[in-house]
Amino acid sequence: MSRKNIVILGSTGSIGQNTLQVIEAFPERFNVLGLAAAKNTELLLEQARKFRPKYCCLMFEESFRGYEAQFKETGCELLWGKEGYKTLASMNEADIVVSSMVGAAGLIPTISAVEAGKTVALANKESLVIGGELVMSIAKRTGAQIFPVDSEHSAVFQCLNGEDKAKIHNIILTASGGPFWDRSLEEMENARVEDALNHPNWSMGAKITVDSATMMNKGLEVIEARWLFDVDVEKIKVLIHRQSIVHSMVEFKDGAIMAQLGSPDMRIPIAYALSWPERLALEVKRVSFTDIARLTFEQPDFERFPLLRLGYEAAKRGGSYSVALNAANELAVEAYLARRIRFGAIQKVVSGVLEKIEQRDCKSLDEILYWDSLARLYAEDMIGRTES
Ligand SMILES: NC(=O)C1=CN([C@@H]2O[C@H](COP(=O)(O)OP(=O)(O)OC[C@H]3O[C@@H](n4cnc5c(N)ncnc54)[C@H](OP(=O)(O)O)[C@@H]3O)[C@@H](O)[C@H]2O)C=CC1
Ligand SMILES: CC(=O)[C@@H](O)[C@H](O)COP(=O)(O)O
Ligand SMILES: [Mn+2]
Repeated sequence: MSRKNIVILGSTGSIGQNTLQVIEAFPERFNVLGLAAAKNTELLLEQARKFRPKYCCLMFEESFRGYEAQFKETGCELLWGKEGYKTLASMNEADIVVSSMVGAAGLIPTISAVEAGKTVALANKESLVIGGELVMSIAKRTGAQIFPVDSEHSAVFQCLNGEDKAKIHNIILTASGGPFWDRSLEEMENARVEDALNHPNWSMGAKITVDSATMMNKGLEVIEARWLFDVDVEKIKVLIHRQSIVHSMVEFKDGAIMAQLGSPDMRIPIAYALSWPERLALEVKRVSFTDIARLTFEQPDFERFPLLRLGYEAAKRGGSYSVALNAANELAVEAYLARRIRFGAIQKVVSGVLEKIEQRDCKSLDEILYWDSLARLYAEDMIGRTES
C-alpha cells in the first residue's frame, strides 16, 4: 500500500497536533508532506525535525528570520504567507489536506484545496460558516471530497453512512453546554477567562473553547451541518448532552435513530477523515457503559445562550448575516481573551454588529471578504466602546 501524503494547515494547533499523533501511530500509511502554522516557529521547527516534511510554511516571512539554517537542516523548503498556504493546499503531491487553521483565515486555503480537487479533512468550521455555499459548489465541480473532522459532523457522517439525505428526519447535534451550562446570565456576565477556558470534556484551542462557553460553537456547527449535509435548517436540532459521549445522531424517516459514540478524543474523527472508508486500530480510551452509567439529554436554553439562537438565525439567512456573525464573534472572542471586554459583552458585540448588517447574498469570495471586513470594522468600533 502506498503511503498517503498529508498536508496540515495549522499543524501547531490542537487539531494539527492531534493529527500528527495519528500520523505518528501509522507511519506505514501516512507521510507528512507539508506543515503550516501562523507564527509558532519553535513548534513548527520541532515538528519538522520529527516528521521531515518536504515543505514548511509560516504566515509571516519574518517568523523564519534566524531559523532558516535550522529548517534547511531538516531538508524542508520554506514557504510563507497566504501564497505559501495556497501552494501547500493545492500541490500535486498532496493526497489529503487537513484544514485545521482557526477562523476565517481558513477560507482561502480551504478553497485552494477544494479547487485543486483534493481530499480535504475539514476541521476549520469557519470556512463553511462564511463560505459554505461557495466551498460546496466548488467541491461539486472539482470532485473534491470533504471529510468532516468536527466531532459532531464526523458523527453525522458516520451515522448517515452514505444514506440518501431524503431519508433524514432530523440531525441531532449534541452539545456539552460548556463550563457555564447551569449559570445564570448575571453569573456569566463577568465570567473569568480561566473559567471560560476550562471545558468540561475537551482540550481544544482557546477560540473554540470560548465558543463552547457561549454556545456560539453549536451555532456555528448548525451552519456547518447545513452546508455539509445539505439539509434544511429546520431539520437540525441541538441537544445538551453533558457527557460528550454521544457525538451526534441522525433520526431517519422511519423513526430509527443512529448515534455515534466514543470517548471525547479528537484522534477518532481525525483518523476516520484520514482513513475513510477504513478504520484504524487507534489506541484510545474505550467507552465503558457501566462506568458511565447515565447519559443525559436536555433542551438548550436560548435565553441564556443567545449566540446559539443567532447561529440558527444565520443558518436560515446565510449570506452577509453568517459572514458578519462569524467576523464579529472572532473579534469579540479575541477581545475577551485579551481581557478587553467582559464575557457578557461577546454576545452584545455580535448582536450589535448584526443589527447594522444588510442582508445580502455572498456567492463569491469577493462578496464574502467585503462583508467580513465591514463586520470587523463595526465590531472593532463596538469593542472600543464596550471595553471594560
Ligand atoms: N480543537 C479541537 O478539538 C476542535 C477544533 N475544531 C476547529 O478546528 C479549527 C482549529 O482549531 P484548534 O486546533 O483548536 O485551534 P488552535 O488555536 O489550537 O490552532 C490554530 C492553528 O491555526 C494556525 N493559525 C492561527 N491563525 C492563523 C492564520 N491567520 N493563518 C494561518 N494559520 C493560522 C495556528 O498557528 P500558530 O500556532 O502558529 O498560531 C495553529 O496552527 C477551528 O476552526 C476549530 O473550530 C473543530 C472541532 C474540534
Ligand atoms: C470536539 C468538538 O467537536 C468541539 O466542537 C466540541 O464539540 C465542543 O464542545 P461543545 O459541545 O461544548 O461545543
Ligand atoms: Mn464540534
